[in-house]
Amino acid sequence: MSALLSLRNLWVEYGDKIIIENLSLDIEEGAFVSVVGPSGAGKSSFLRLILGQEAPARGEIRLDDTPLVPECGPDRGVVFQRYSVFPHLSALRNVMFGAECEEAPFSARLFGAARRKARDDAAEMLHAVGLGASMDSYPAQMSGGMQQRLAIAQALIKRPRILLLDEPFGALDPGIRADMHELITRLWRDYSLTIIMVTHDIREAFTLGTRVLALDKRRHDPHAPHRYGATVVYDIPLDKERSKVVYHSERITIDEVSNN
Ligand SMILES: Nc1ncnc2c1ncn2[C@@H]1O[C@H](COP(=O)(O)OP(=O)(O)OP(=O)(O)O)[C@@H](O)[C@H]1O
Repeated sequence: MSALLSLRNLWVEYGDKIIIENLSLDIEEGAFVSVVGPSGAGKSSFLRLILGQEAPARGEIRLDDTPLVPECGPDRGVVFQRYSVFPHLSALRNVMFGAECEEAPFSARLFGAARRKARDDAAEMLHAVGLGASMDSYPAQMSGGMQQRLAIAQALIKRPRILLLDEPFGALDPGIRADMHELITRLWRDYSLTIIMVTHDIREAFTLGTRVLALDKRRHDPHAPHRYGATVVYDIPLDKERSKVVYHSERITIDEVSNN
């Protein structure tokens, strides 16, 4: 069986800066892939490639064995660290907006049965992310965690198969993060998602993921920092034992885990 996503010999370059260099990997359907790496390694660029927001300078991405066109499609949803919700719309309207744009691209307004269906679907999704009691609230009336739940509902309403998360919980307090971890694990299972999540938190990477990818440069030129790009330096399949070691460690590095 071929992989859901297949990345072959990818290069990302901005002008004369090489950001990602010769990256190849396959991602199976249903995986929860955590992506870690130093700041500036190209983790967000990597997500933008899969989202279709950017085309690689060289190389190929295949989705279901078909070349990925460089444009965002309904099969891929994304949630960023900072809230991407519309401040002037209620929670319900924020989630309905996706369906309205898709079905009525010029007016973004639906009527009659189509509107009722969009409203019911949005309400169901808000319940699924724990915002059933806040459908009429506006983002300014919601906590950071609630706004991230709303952003997740907005992404999931289009029923993507792949959910891309760019440090989704990075701005949240630890207690709220734990709740969000539970939520995302549940949604991953309930909606049979494939998740690719960038995080700076190694513990989060290992406790949520079924696989951890570390992006970094293999070679450095001290006189020309962008001469070489990052690639996958570690690709660690996770089992419960490995995740437990990381969960119970005060401080741990990716080198220590991969040697474990
Ligand atoms: N559109 C762009 N034009 C030029 N350079 C860019 C562009 N987008 C990103 N870069 C550069 O590419 C490099 C990688 O950026 P990217 O945001 O992908 O890294 P990152 O690993 O996600 O970083 P962080 O962990 O700090 O968020 C950085 O040096 C950044 O300045």
